[in-house]
Amino acid sequence: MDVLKVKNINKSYKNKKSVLKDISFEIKKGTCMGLVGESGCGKSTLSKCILGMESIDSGEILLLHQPFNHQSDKRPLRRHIQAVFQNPASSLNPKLKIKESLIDPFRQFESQLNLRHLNYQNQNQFIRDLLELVNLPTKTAESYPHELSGGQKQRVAIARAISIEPVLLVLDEPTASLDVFSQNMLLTLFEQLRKELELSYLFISHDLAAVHMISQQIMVMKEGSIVDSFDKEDLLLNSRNTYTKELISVFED
Ligand SMILES: Nc1ncnc2c1ncn2[C@@H]1O[C@H](COP(=O)(O)OP(=O)(O)OP(=O)(O)O)[C@@H](O)[C@H]1O
Repeated sequence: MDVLKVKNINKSYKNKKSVLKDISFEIKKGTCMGLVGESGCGKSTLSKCILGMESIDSGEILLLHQPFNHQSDKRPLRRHIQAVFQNPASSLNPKLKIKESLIDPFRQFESQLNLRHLNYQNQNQFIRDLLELVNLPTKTAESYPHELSGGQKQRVAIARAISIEPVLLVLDEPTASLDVFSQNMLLTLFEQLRKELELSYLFISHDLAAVHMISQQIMVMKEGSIVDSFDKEDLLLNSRNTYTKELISVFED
């Protein structure tokens, strides 16, 4: 079953040339779709359109087979799509303890939730379970964001995003601000959570190696167009687009 279907979308910003050009793809339940491309090619614009944060000029975005875009009423579907961005500090309120940030999405969507993997009995236990899922110690609950490292903050942001069991997580350069060691730990965590919670991801990065590590399918974007898309196993086939081959040569260096 596809959780997200993007059909022929186009987008331009005011007074600008086309930023997204006839983009189409699907993401199947429980899989990771990687999107790779150089800076400025339109990756973040695409993620914002999918999250309903930016309008599209034409085309269609379907989340769980229902229209989901800037103009549609997003409330009934909002809990099914969550995001983790590059800068974890921006998604955590500096004045709130981690436990308060963690429980916030659950409280917001409580009446619509029918959790299948997580189990809510009481707030303290729920927070402990979430922290354990992202491999953080229980005592993290009492900390403030400034007391945590970048990698720890990103784990909290991930715990927040998965706390309401969305079907799709948009991961927009989630490891870009971290050192290589923390990056690898997070990629492993994403892989583990995808399997445990049957999550689907759109994983956006300029780093082909990271995309290749956790994606089942990969799309390559250049100047607003998807120029290549393939199964992970087919990355090194000779039939790859010339631009993909250029990215691979950087990846192999
Ligand atoms: N709010 C905006 N208004 C006008 N132009 C924008 C806006 N946001 C992005 N752009 C332009 O759209 C193009 C695509 O930008 P976008 O941020 O989507 O690329 P990206 O691939 O995510 O880049 P990066 O990897 O550097 O984040 C760029 O030319 C950028 O200058």
